[in-house]
Amino acid sequence: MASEKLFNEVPVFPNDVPTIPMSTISLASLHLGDIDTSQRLLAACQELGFFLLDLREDKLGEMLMEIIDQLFDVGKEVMNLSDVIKQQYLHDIPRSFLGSFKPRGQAKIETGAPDRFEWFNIGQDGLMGNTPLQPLPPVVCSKISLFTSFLKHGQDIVATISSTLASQLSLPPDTFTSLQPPTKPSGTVIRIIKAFAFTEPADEPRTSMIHHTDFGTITLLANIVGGLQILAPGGSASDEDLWRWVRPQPGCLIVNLGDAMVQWTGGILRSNVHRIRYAPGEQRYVDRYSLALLVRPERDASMRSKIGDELEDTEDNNLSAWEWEVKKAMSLSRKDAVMQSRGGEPLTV
Ligand SMILES: O=C(O)CCC(=O)C(=O)O
Ligand SMILES: [Fe+2]
Repeated sequence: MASEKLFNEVPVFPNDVPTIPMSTISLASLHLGDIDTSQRLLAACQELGFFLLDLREDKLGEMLMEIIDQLFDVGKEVMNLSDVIKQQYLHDIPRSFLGSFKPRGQAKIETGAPDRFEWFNIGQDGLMGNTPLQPLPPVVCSKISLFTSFLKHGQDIVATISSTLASQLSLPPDTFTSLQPPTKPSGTVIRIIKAFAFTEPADEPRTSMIHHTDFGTITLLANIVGGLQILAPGGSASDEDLWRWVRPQPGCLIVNLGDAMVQWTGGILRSNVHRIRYAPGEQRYVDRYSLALLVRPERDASMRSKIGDELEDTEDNNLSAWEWEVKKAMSLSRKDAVMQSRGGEPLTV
């Protein structure tokens, strides 16, 4: 996450809203192979599917924090480009995943009202040279090495988390890392999100990005302004009393697991439902920027579970990551999939 400096530039996160308690995992301790930290990591990934990763006092972590601070500045510039420029780089799903911008209001929130955010996605494949670089606005081209550094450092951290989890689950340490190498084509993206400040008196505090689980393996998220909410495990998304705020912490990334980790672990690891709400308290009056690395399996990775039902011939067990993602996206667009948290089943191996 961003350093303390960027937190001092925005209104403080209020103390009178219900927040979710989250484990803080030290990256330095993970790098040292500390047993207690590794066990706490597994517990957090089973129980909530979210944790804070403390980057401080770790060489890689400190470098990443520096890059994130710089990317927040670039991110503001990118998200405040004129609509005329953004129109030239619109994402064009399903015809192509190569575009960059999603305009405000294109998706809906739970009430059917338009969303309140824009995003900009830049694919790992172009940055790593797996495919040609997607068309990008000049301000992004001039900072391409910063995006690539964020990607590479972020992927190193994802590899550390993945191998620690595999070892804790008594699997070979490379079980998950071998299925998501950055050098192979995948849907992995860096994402900048702008959720708009509350401006119109007629507007009401509401959802900016609808509740969802992430498709992929692991998401690294840098937040400064609040607004991210997590559904209490086991709860129903329509029960407003069960939503808890995440309090962003200087020096810490918010990390969450996606559905692919649930599938590979036969439901032991958890991917939890989350959403972006208006930022709480005085924070609602500022535009909220966030930065994420959303890691997906390589396109051809097998989605066969590594634990439990690996021998079963279930449909998902026989799919490649690409086929599995298309199936999920189609079921979401048909609205026959209920958006719910997955995983968190007891470990019996
Ligand atoms: O910006 C955030 O805090 C969350 C974004 C998110 O959940 C996503 O892009 O999947
Ligand atoms: Fe998400």
